[in-house]
Amino acid sequence: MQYLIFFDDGYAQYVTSDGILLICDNSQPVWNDIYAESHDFIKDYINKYPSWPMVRMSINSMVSTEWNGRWLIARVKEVDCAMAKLRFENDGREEWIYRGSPRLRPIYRCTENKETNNTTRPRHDTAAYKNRNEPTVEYNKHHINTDKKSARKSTGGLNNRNMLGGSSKGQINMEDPDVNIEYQGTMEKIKIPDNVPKPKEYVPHACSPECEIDNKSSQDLKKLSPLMIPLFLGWSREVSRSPRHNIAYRAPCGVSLRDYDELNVYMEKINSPLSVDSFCFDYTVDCLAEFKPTRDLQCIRDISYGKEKKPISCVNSVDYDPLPFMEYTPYRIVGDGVSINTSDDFLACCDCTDNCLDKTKCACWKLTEEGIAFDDRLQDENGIPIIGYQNRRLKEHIISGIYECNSKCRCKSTCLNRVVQNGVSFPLQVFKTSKKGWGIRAMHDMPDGSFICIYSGRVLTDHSANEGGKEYGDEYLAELDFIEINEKVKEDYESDVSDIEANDSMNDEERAENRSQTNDENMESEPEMDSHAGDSSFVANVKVPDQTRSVPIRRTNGQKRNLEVDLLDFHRDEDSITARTVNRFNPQISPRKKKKRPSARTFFGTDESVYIMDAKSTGNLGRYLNHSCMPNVFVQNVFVDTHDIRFPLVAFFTNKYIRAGTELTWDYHYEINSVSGRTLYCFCGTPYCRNRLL
Ligand SMILES: C[S@@+](CC[C@H](N)C(=O)[O-])C[C@H]1O[C@@H](n2cnc3c(N)ncnc32)[C@H](O)[C@@H]1O
Repeated sequence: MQYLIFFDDGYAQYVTSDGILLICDNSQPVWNDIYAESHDFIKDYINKYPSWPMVRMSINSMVSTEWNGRWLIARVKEVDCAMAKLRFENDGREEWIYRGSPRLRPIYRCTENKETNNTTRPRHDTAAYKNRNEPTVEYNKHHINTDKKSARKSTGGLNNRNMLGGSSKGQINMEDPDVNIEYQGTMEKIKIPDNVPKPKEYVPHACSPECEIDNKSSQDLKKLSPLMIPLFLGWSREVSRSPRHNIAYRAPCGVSLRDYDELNVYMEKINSPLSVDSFCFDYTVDCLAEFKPTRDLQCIRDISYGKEKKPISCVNSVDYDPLPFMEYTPYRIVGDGVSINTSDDFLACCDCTDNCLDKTKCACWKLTEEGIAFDDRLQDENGIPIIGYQNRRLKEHIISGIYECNSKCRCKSTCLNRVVQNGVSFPLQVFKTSKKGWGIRAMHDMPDGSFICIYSGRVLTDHSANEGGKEYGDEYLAELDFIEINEKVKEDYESDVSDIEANDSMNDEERAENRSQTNDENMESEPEMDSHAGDSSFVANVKVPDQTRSVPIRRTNGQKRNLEVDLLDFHRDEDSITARTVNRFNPQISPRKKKKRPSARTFFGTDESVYIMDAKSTGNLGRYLNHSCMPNVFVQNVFVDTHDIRFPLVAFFTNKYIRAGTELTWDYHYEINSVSGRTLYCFCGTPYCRNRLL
């Protein structure tokens, strides 16, 4: 029972119905009644109502907010529906602000993007960059009811109670009959065959290649999860009885290995063909679990027909629709007008003989390390920088890309810096969902940081992708925007640093002067009082900074004066006070003068543009990964067969431990409103759903 009111002088506030008065008429258009400082915001807001984005905020999170023409860091103190109370870190000033105000940088960026983006397809961002600590922006879905076309499309979509997908809390109970049928199933335990020998009783010995036993052909292991393979080869995985549930592996020769370091040394000694990613020391991961869907109305054993190392099965538990045809390719295909040089001669390489265990000596690890100079997050819990894979798993997204060892390197196939090039290692399943088309799920438990697959298809030029997209649809297009994303990261890094430096370098006196200057500026720029602004009978109970500050106020006779007032008590003061400092919804930011650096793309030719991966008619399982606002998969650019920065492989990794049966989803990072006339609602069903994909 409260209304969100935008006041004509740049403030927003909730007001209950007894504070609302009907008016006879308003100016046409109504934004003509608004002070110039907020005119554009109100106009834009009304034109787009109710589809206006808001910043999702949680207490104590930080948001870059405009104040006096500069972006400053503010901390969220309180959130009240669409309003948030922010505290500016530089001077402690507090302000209630509308969460959709363009003075919040994430909203400002949406507006910026809208102006600069002229693509005709959704940006399916394969380098997946998000500014550090940047809060997310959400859209509301309510206008489905007001938009006839959308209402028809989405009537069933709003009831998404059971669609938990891959959210972290969304480890759904697959046996719950209330869960949508496509997610229902049982968890079975794979049995280790009786003929697999148990590890020997340990007797002291020097481990050597003799310690490895070979009792199975590789064919028998093909359908298994990599975590099952050692258990089928005479290893055992033991849980300690201590409350910490430590995991240790016992090798066939009886040696017990308690962590990855011990394991890596042992594998080198026995020259094992097994790689370290067949092992997992995380107690929560059940290496023998397998998901079985409750119902399969349609079933394919392997949609890759042997082209992947592991079978990619397909089931439809929802209806009898078959999987639409697509030519399966585990590799990228070079389209017309595109040339990728994959000759060895253009690859840097290493000469390691220790499986690239020592990262400081490996030339390929160093290539990865060179790129992370702009990424100060990448440290482990001991403050040691993370450089790419850790035991063949990836725990952090590396924006500047990963350079794997390649065909020219001296290291073996079990090297710790070879992951994506080994192909799919976990058996996965394509399955029909009720609201998102086909999706992918894990059939077995997958540890945090596991490689899933790449996004392969036909590499097209920007021009042919646009032409094809218009004709055949654009939902399987992905931009190879590694160059653009990295250049943006560097630019943002520099601008973030300069904001903070500008802030920090001001001393108290300068800050005070800055504040008083602002007040003077406000006075000078304050427009003449409109007749309605002089109505002394209405003084709003505005949530404003609870500090005593010097503000220019206006008296009914129209004279400007500077008075010390407690703004919280503002509405209780004498009748004569009728107006407050004019605030603004639109930020005062003058467009940043960007340092003009030529894009690396221009070095490849004058009409070079971003290349596109199109998985519409030719592709792999990567095309079935649906979007989620709370994804359990992230995308990583990886260089294997070429170091040409225009053509990274687009690889997917899990960002958490994934239980068998869970849908795998990534965040498409589409830009909402980037394609005019297209709205796509999101049915990821997670608690942090932004409601829209496009
Ligand atoms: C790359 S495809 C994903 C595979 C697709 N579901 C299929 O059946 O082939 C992207 C399309 O899937 C659908 N989709 C993916 N995630 C979705 C979500 N969270 N909500 C609604 N639709 C989604 C949308 O139609 C989108 O254009």
